[in-house]
Amino acid sequence: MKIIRVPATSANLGSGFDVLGLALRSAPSASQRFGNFLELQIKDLGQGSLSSAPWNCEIICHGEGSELLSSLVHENLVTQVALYVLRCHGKEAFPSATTVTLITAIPLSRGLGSSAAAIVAGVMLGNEAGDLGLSKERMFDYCLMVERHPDNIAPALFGGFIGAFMDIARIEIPLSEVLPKLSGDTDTSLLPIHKPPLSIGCYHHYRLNSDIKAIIVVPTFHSNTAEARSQLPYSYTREDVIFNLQRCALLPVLLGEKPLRAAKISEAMRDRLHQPYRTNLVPGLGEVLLELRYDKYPGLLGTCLSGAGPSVMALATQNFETIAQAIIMILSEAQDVHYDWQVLELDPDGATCNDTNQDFCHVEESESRLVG
Ligand SMILES: Nc1ncnc2c1ncn2[C@@H]1O[C@H](COP(=O)(O)OP(=O)(O)O)[C@@H](O)[C@H]1O
Ligand SMILES: N[C@@H](CCOP(=O)(O)O)C(=O)O
Repeated sequence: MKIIRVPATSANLGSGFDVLGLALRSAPSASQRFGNFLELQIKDLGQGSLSSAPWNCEIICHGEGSELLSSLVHENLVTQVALYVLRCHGKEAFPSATTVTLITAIPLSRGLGSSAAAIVAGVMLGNEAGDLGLSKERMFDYCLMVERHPDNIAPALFGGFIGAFMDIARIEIPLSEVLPKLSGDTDTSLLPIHKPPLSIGCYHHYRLNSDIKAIIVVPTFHSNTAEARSQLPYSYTREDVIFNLQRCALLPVLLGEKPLRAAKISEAMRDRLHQPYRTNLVPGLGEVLLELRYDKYPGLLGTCLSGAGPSVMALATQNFETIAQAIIMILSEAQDVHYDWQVLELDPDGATCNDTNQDFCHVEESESRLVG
């Protein structure tokens, strides 16, 4: 059996809209209230008997929000992406009798990169199923053909604190052509295939001061990234663009310094390109950004929306519980829903794929491992 694991991510960090992202994992000894990685357990790649399942693959979904995910191979994002990768290599199906157990532990549609994790996992699954031997660099190209946000994809795949951009190759090819809508009996061999050009993405790992932890506050409600992007204007004033560029250029350097300069970091995380337009989707966000000031909370470096929201992230070096509770208090006053929080740290490894001799983890065991 093989196990693919992909971490949660938090994109943007305020001013780094569509550029910066962190891969996240549980901090030791921090209590775990929600999961922070996606796991695929893959059985019988090519060793099973002939399968009657469409594309030779069965998918079983478990974990938080799994009832929202399709168990049909041609509809589930992970297997759709894997099929895309296989088709790019002349293979129209999985090896016979492949079973994929998918454990979603990253809260869905909360700004923690669940879709990026699904895409990265799908590319790795295609790589394993087709025995393709793709490097992570090449997998990055495949991921970017499906997802236009390198700020989530790059940290999910490579781990760490990353800045990334992509060229326009993917943007010119609509997603509907990369991942065409399939039905159970579509003859995929008749469909066009858009293999990614080489090196369509570029990324850089920054150093993150190891004292920095991410406090993530997650509300119960969902916010779809596409909808959160539709709130954004098509054009911006020169002042607003300059405001973000200046801060985004310095933020990665400031976050790697020792000692950390909280005043500068908190200023460098300020944003005018996306957060102001998303406050209506996250009641209380505006107040959090104004009131959670580094000079009121020792250890606090800055606050921002995590990805497209609705989760909120604070970067801090101490006082995690106080800071989390202060954020929750403000958000709850604006909207009376439940908020979970936890302290995460940088995941340096990103996506991994390992062989294991163990048979399937029992899902209950696995889930309790994930959600604590
Ligand atoms: N493990 C998964 N398997 C299949 N699809 C997934 C998985 N995780 C996320 N997705 C897809 O991604 C969508 C959420 O993506 P999005 O709105 O971008 O939110 P997020 O901020 O969590 O990435 C889900 O509704 C689902 O369609
Ligand atoms: N830069 C993107 C990031 C979306 O992240 P997600 O985790 O919410 O999918 C954006 O801000 O739209």
